[in-house]
Amino acid sequence: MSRILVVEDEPIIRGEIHRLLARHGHDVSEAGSVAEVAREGDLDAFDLVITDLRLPGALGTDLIERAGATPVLVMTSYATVKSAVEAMKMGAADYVAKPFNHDELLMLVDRLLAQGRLRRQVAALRSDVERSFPVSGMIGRSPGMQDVFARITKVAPTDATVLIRGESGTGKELVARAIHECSPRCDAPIVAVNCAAIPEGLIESELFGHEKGAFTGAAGTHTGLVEAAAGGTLFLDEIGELPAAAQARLLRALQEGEVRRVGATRTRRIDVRVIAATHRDLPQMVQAGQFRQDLYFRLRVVDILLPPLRDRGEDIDDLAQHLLEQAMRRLGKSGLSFTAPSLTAIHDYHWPGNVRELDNAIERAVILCDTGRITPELLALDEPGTFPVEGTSPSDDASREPDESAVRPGGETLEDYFRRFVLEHQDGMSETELARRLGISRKALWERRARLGIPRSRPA
Ligand SMILES: Nc1ncnc2c1ncn2[C@@H]1O[C@H](COP(=O)(O)OP(=O)(O)OP(=O)(O)O)[C@@H](O)[C@H]1O
Repeated sequence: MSRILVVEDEPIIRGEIHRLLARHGHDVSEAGSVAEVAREGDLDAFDLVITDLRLPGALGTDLIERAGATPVLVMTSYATVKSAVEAMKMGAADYVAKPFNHDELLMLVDRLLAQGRLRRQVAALRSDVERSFPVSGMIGRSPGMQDVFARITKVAPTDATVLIRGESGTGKELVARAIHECSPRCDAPIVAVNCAAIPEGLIESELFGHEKGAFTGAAGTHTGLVEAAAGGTLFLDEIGELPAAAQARLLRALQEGEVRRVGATRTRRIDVRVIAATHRDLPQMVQAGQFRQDLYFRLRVVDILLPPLRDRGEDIDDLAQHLLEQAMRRLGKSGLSFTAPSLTAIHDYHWPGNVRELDNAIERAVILCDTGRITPELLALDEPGTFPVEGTSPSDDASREPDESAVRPGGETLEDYFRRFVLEHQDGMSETELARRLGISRKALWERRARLGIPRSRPA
């Protein structure tokens, strides 16, 4: 049922319209003038306002602004059709000339109500998208992801070089594409290069191109990927794997804005924005002499750090639902949902492979599911501790998701190890880091603390 306000000073006409609309299932209110409308309160509460143009006191068009998003249909006599057109210019949704027949009015009302519903749906969708990010399918309400989105928004319109860091599968490529899509370069290509996938001997010529005869096998000239991205964005994934010679060439290209093909004598100007990503600890690689410090500084003009999935709190529910819907669409299925135990399993698992692992687990479950209910068995999450969490030393790996009964080398049970680790490190680490180092979720850390009676240290 739609709520409609009829503003008309002629009681007979007003009553007739009221009865007509009420017969068609609408909830109708009446007013005889603009002044009387004030009694009806907020016009947002109505789905449609139908008003006569000429009213005692003020014109019906005075209601247009007050109605805000609610459409206003203006009624006018033949003699004033010109002023009805004026009303349209002022923002009226439509007008109807008096005398009108019932069908004509009903058709108009139905159309305006349908348009209003559509507008509300679009507004709801837009706010949904804004809640995540205005780039297709990027989910994240957690503070860490909101920070990432804020950075994308700030950096996208500029030409600044961006370094995206984060564990495998945290969405680094998605962020790079989001920056490109929101940048003035969005109509030009984004060229994505996985530096780890190109054999070391070929990487320079792949990136920068080569001249005929530059090396054995260089039968013709070859345009490099940097040049192929001209006008657009070059996304260098796994930048930590770039060999030293290519690092030097890339640094020159970034500093000078020019590239020199392998075997060429002259340089070419390039207009490319560079975004790089890595799951490696680049500062540590710089210290170990494996990555050029000057290139590192040149790349990280803006730094974006993607939090691991296990640190994104409730985002995991939104993501699981989003990825389930995507997988159903891809695989032509519908109506599948998670059981409560599978949602708990998703929450408790530590997701070493992050969003990609979640996506794969859900896809597998959707393929295998015959009952409409996604159970933990269908998700088939790896035994906790099978894979180490990135950024921890191999000796830490044994501590992932402790099986309390297991005895570690040296006779210490995992329970003892857990207690000792927490007590030793809790003053110097946040709960998030503590949980991450132990390879468990923050919720699991909290539960295990409670079970083992380990107090949290008081803040100083
Ligand atoms: N915030 C997110 N919302 C929705 N989907 C996401 C999000 N983050 C990642 N994904 C999805 O997870 C998968 C992995 O993302 P992506 O390839 O961007 O990760 P990555 O960090 O670049 O991985 P790698 O380090 O292995 O290259 C993709 O399918 C991507 O669409």
